[in-house]
Amino acid sequence: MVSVAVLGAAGGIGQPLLLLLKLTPGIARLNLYDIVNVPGVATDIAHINTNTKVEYFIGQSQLHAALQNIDIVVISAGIARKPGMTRDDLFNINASIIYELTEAIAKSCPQAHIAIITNPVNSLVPIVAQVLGKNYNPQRLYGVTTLDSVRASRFVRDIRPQIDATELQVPVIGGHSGNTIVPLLSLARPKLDLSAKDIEELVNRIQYGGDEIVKAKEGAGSATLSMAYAAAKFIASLVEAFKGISKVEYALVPLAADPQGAQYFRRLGAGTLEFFAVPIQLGPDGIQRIVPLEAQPSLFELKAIDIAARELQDNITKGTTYKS
Ligand SMILES: NC(=O)C1=CN([C@@H]2O[C@H](COP(=O)(O)OP(=O)(O)OC[C@H]3O[C@@H](n4cnc5c(N)ncnc54)[C@H](O)[C@@H]3O)[C@@H](O)[C@H]2O)C=CC1
Ligand SMILES: O=C([O-])CC(=O)C(=O)O
Repeated sequence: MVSVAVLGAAGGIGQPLLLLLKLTPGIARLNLYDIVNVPGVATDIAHINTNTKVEYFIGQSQLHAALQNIDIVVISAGIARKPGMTRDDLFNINASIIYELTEAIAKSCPQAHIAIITNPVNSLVPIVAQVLGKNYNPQRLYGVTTLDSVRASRFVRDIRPQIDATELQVPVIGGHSGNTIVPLLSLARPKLDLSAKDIEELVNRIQYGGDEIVKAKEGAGSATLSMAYAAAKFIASLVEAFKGISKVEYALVPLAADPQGAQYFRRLGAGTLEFFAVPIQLGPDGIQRIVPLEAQPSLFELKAIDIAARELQDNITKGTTYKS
């Protein structure tokens, strides 16, 4: 049975994510950590009659206690976008939060799997890798990009209502912001029959799906419910993988997790990047394998990968050169 800590538990993502994790089989313990409001959220969630034990921890003085004997740490702590902001505009505040939380993880549960939801994911995952130092295990670090493929399959259904959105798999690689998000519609399964115009419009909508929500929420934040769904899906796969039921998910991961598997994506356009969103086969120890694509992407997609890689390099450098 698995123990999960959610840092940022009382937030817009934290709350619905906890609801879904409380319903996820295989999670024995949920530790909720935040700097505000967490007692109420925890007490509420704890009344749901599944067997998962819920405990809360509030404020920095309880952070180490929150991380004791934890297998998976999910981080959604930090600020969210308002209209007119890019994810990169969140960097200064969120980088310092992630830095501090990772220092605590390195001391209290250095072997834990770490899933980063907080934006900008492209820059914060590299910060976590740096701060972990000698405890860094590239097979156990994930930037959560699941929402991009969740959106991709739903947006396809918006223009092809005969397709079952829950069955459609669209690979999305690269990173998690604007141009760095590279949906590979040509490799969707089942296969799609889309015009060049459909593809261009869908790719743009997937790349800027986050902005659609930020705009609609008019200053009250960004994706929370769809994000909670996406993160719960990713964590459920990880929990299954711990039991030996191998799962493939997409995440922004250190390519060092599987240097051999990474070669395929380096040739495809990731070049010398240290982090890239790729399909990962999850196993009991985390990333077992970086899985090559089923076929060569289209020319349009290969160009998008090149554009993504350039922008991603800047985002990664911003993270690796960050000092708190
Ligand atoms: N990876 C992805 O696909 C997505 C990422 N996000 C990102 O997730 C993050 C969280 O979003 P929301 O939950 O909507 O924000 P929110 O503002 O509703 O919640 C954030 C929570 O973090 C807590 N917090 C702040 N500083 C903390 C600290 N030092 N330690 C512990 N907790 C702390 C706050 O008290 C708050 O409860 C944002 O950075 C957002 O951009 C949002 C949607 C999708
Ligand atoms: O757009 C945002 O700021 C939140 C996010 O990452 C997303 O919804 O994909």
